[in-house]
This record gives sequence, structure tokens and C-alpha cells, in this order.
Amino acid sequence: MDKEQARNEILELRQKLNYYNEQYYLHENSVVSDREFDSLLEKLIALEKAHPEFDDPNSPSSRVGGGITKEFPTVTHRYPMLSLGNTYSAEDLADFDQRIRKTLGDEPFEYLCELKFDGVAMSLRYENGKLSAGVTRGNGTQGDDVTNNVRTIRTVPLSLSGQDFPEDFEVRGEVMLPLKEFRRINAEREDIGEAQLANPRNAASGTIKMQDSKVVASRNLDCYLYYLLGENLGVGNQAEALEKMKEWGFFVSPTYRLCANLDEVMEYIEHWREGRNELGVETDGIVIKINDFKQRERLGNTSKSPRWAIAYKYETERAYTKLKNVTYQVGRTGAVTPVANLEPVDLAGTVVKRASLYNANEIERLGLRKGDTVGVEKGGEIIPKIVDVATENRPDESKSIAFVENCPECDTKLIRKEGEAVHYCPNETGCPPQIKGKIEHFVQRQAMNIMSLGTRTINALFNKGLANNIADLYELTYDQVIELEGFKEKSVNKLLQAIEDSKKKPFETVLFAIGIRFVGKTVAEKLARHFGSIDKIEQADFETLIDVPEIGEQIANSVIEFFKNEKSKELIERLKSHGLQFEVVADDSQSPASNQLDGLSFVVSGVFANFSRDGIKDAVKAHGGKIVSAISSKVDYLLAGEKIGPSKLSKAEKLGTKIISEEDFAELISD
Ligand SMILES: NC(=O)c1ccc[n+]([C@@H]2O[C@H](COP(=O)([O-])OP(=O)(O)OC[C@H]3O[C@@H](n4cnc5c(N)ncnc54)[C@H](O)[C@@H]3O)[C@@H](O)[C@H]2O)c1
Ligand SMILES: [Zn+2]
Repeated sequence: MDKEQARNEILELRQKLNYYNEQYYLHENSVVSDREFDSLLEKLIALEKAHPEFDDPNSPSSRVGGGITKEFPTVTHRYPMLSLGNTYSAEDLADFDQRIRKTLGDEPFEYLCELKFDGVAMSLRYENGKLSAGVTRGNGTQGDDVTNNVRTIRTVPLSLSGQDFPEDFEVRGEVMLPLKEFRRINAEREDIGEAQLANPRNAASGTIKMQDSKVVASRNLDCYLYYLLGENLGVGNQAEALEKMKEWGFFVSPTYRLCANLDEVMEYIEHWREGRNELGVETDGIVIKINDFKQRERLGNTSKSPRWAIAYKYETERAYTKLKNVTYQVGRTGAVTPVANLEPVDLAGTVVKRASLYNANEIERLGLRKGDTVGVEKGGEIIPKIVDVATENRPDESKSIAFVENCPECDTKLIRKEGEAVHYCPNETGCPPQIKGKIEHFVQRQAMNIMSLGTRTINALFNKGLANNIADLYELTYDQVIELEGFKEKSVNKLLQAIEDSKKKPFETVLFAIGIRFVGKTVAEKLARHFGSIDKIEQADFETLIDVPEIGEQIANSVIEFFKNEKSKELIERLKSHGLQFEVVADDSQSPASNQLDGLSFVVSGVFANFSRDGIKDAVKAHGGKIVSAISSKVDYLLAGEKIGPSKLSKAEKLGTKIISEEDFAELISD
């Protein structure tokens, strides 16, 4: 390769990797697999080494990938948060071992091996035993202050146990979404027709950067700690540090091990190759660290990673098999999901017969054809996914897969809205899986809690023509139910009683249960609290809806569409006639804290030190104030946080709107 070629390739690789980094860290989107990313980076490093004349301190090979957002206050790290060098091969580990020996000479040393947890790096600062800050890695030098969100993680102690912790120190670790939670959230999202979270890592990363801490809390994140930093720590090596951290109340995974040499490290790697699949959280390798802190200091860091540690990553197991055909599933919300049916094949200990295809875009992206040989991998999802198509084995006459045009269940022509990846069957009230799915959604524990109505009974009721929608449930009689298989007097009465009891469920629960697409539990609570009744929600226009905190365009449109449909209105009228709750019942605990802000309107913008954006809006309302979204001559105050948009500020200045800070606001509502 001549110089010019090398330069072009280096520039091209840098550009690509920068783009992947930006997508990965700022948009929670993996454009390519981690393996692919790592190979490209390895290639870049090799080229840069051969051509030092093209060195650039800004190259993705020498910078920590990631960045800071405008959504949170920016914090400068006291000690930079670095990345780790990584490898997939035992030879590279031997090289690493050699480099260590070169610096340390004949001096004895130990390795400490830990699992490499696949989440988001997090720095936690403790002052006088209390959590004082939680900051993301960001670009390594500066990160986002997400303390309010970190406080919701149960495994992060808000105050420490024991006595001997330093006055001011830092711990670092990984915020992760346990697989069980990841699956639960995806099941819930599927239930309301929302797109699936791609993988636990991206989900954890997206969650920790949410504006609403209540939503973060509902996601049950975990935090595993593995790093202690500060002055006068009272420990001299990693093993002692981990023990201390445990004593102080941090969650430290018990999976670490001291290793005397590389052979023991290799044993550790083999031990966890399969074992890590049982942990309930995702890991993507192991981290090998020098145990002793003084030796670490002598080894030092590069601009991107410590020289005293390296990550060994496991190759994801992949199996190749034949695609038999693609079938389609119709969900409760009418979303049609393609499923790949495969020749059974062994993959990481289980037999795989099916793989997710998500939507038509995915089929197109893969360029899938009938009879193709496909590579499947397992991630956090239970159903594996297709990651590769081996085109070299493709028969000449093979045909590409055309997405079905009509609903496989009711033959209605499918629709696909502009900008959406998913095809829908629009026959909401006549398509069997949609009808049954809506009833299942309605009766679930989190909704109306009519738990004796299981899938089998719903099927039977539907087949007999007794349940074609949720309102029909309230017209079921004893004589009808006793006819069903498996029902006796007692169970019939129990079911009818549960149906009767459901009429007492509060409005917010009913609103969730009626199954408006994208209206999950939290959104239903917000809408119910904000509007107070179904009639007010029905009357709200798009602007009014998106003014409600956390209600985005997608939800607003879906709500509007729901009420445009005559059949939805009919359904609600019937449910009302059966006595279900369609209004918030006045509750004293929700009355305003004061009426100091009565008649005053506020625009809230920017980030705040002591409130989330939602929290400060709630505070305005709790004191009788009104929140509006845009500055106009009618607005009394612009409540300005850090990083407020310049256009809002200049508009407020032009109109003479009073601009107040968080502190001014606190004063306004004090006493
Ligand atoms: N698919 C994509 O498009 C894409 C894009 C960018 C990055 N990535 C992936 O991310 C990697 C780069 O991310 P990175 O810089 O965070 O490196 P990394 O994730 O490979 O390793 C460093 C991180 O490991 C984490 N870690 C987990 N367990 C640890 C332990 N026991 N001790 C110390 N650290 C531990 C820490 O958060 C640390 O920041 C790439 O190698 C690639 O795999 C993928
Ligand atoms: Zn249909």
C-alpha cells in the first residue's frame, strides 16, 4: 500500500468509526456489531502504527468514544474516565503480559480478573458517606450529571455503611439493565405497540439519560461497581478495594478472581465462557487488571486506556442454518411481525428454530431470500436474530422475500404509515388476534386485574361470539360462563365478581386498559392526572396534548386517532354505561401545596440543579401556576435553567418576560 492509499484508508476509517461512535453513544444505536466495530478499530490502529506521519490526537484510536448531551449539567471528571484496550485473542494477551514484564522487570505481580459487564460506565461521588453525584463517562474528560436518575437505582447506596470510608471519594462501575427487566420492558412495550428496545446495553444507556426520574425508577436498573478512586483510600490493591467497597454497601460482583499468571487467567476466561450466560446480566468478556496500585502507577495510561489492564472479549457464538420460510404474527395492536422459520440448529446450548425479523426494513437490510443460509446469534432477547446471510451458497433462481400484503389472520390489506417501519392490519375490531389481544391487555394484572380470564377462556368466549370487545365482558351472564369448559359454580362466580370489582379501578387504570396504542401505564397516569377525565382528553387537540410533559407527537397522534374512530367512542359509551371510572376522583392529597402562583403562567426551559424538568413543572403546578410551552406576551415568567436555548431567551427579552433562575423560583414559592 502506498502512502496516499494508506492516508485515504486511515481517513476513511476514522470517519466511519466517528460516525459509529456518535450513533452508539449519543443515539443508542448500533449501526454495526461490536465485533465489526472492533475489527475496524484494530485495522485503524495497525495502519496508524505503520504510518505515524498521519497521527492525529483526535483519532478514534486515541480518544474515548462518547460525548456529552445538552440535557444535563456538564461535570468535569476529577480523574479522566478511560476506555480499555481490547482483544479477542490469547496471543494478544501474551503480548500484554510481555509488556507488563518489560516495565516491572523481575518484580512479582498478580492479575485480578473481573467479568466485563456490558452496560454504561458510571462515576459515583460520595462526600461524607452520602452520594453527591452520578456522572456518565461522556467524552472521558466531561460527562453528564445524571444524579437524580442514579438515585433511583436500588443497588446504589445513598449513604454508606461502616465508618472508615474517605471523606470524599469516587467509585466507578457499570449501570446495567438485568435481562429479566429488559424482557419485561419489551413485553410491556409490545403490549402497547411500541418499538422494541434493541439490547440491554443500549436500553441502559438510554434510560440513564431520561428526563423523568420516575420512568428511570420503573426500569429497575442495577449498578455493579469495580473501581475505587481518591486520596487516602486505605487500600493498596484491587482485591482490597473490592472488599472495602462491599463493606461500604456497594454491589460488587463476587465473580472476580486473583490470578498468579497468564495460565490462571486463561482458566478464568474458559470458566466464564459458558458460565456468564447464567448471570442474568450481559457480559461481553473479562477485564484483566494488575492488582497492585503502585505497579499500576508505574505502568501508567495512554490517552485512551490504562496500560495496566486489558479486556478480553468473547466471540459471540454464531450458527449457520437454512431459512425455511417467513411467517407473520399479528399482535394486539395490529402490528405484523415477520418471523424466520429455520432448519433446527444448535446455538450456545439450545436448539434454535426461529429468529426475529422485526419488520420489512430488516428483511430488506439483510437482503433475505427464500432458501438462504443464514447466521444466527443470541443477544439479550430470547429469540435469536439473523446477523448474516451467506450469499455464496445461494441458489441462482432464489427469490427475494416479499412482505405479505394482506393480514394473514383476516385478509384485510395491510397499511404502513409514513416514516414507520411496521406494517399494521387496520381491522382493529374484526381481526381475531387483535380482538383477543385487546381483551388480554384489558384484563391483565396491571390493568383491570380480571386474572381468572386466561388466554384459553378468552379464546373460548371469542369462539362462541360472547366476547368481541372489552365491553362485552360486562354483559357476560352466569349461564353463559358455566357452559365453558373447566368452569364450575365457584369459578364462574369468582370471574363475575372480578369483572364487577374492576368497575372500581381508577380512571388512569381504565385509560391504560382500553388499549390506545403507545399509551402505557405511565403515559395513562400522566394524561389522567393532567386532564382529569376522558371527555377532556377527547377534546384536547394536538398542541394541548404535546404540552403535557413526556407526551410526544407519536402519543398525541395516536390519542387523536383513537377518538376519531366512531367505534372507540361507542365502546367508551358502553363502558361508561356499565359504570367504569372515566374521571379522576378528587383526592385531597393531590390538592395544591399553595396558591402562591395562582394566575401566573410559566415557560420552563433548560436543565436544573435540584429538579428534573418534569419535577420543576410539577412544582409550578403544585403552587397553582400554569405551564405553557412557548413564550408569548401572555407569559409571566421564563424559568431558565442551565443550557437554555438562545432563541427562547432572546424572545423573552424582546417581549419583556421576566426571566428567573431556579433560585429565584425557590424564593417565589418559599413560605
Ligand atoms: N456497535 C457499534 O456501533 C459500536 C460503536 C461504538 C462502540 N462500540 C463498542 O463499544 C466499545 C468501546 O466502548 P468503550 O470505550 O466503553 O470500551 P469497552 O466497553 O470495550 O471497555 C471499557 C468499558 O468497560 C466497562 N467495564 C465493564 N466491566 C468492567 C470492569 N470489570 N472493569 C473495568 N471496566 C469495565 C467500563 O464501562 C469501561 O468504560 C467498542 O469496543 C465496541 O465493542 C460499538
Ligand atoms: Zn387482520
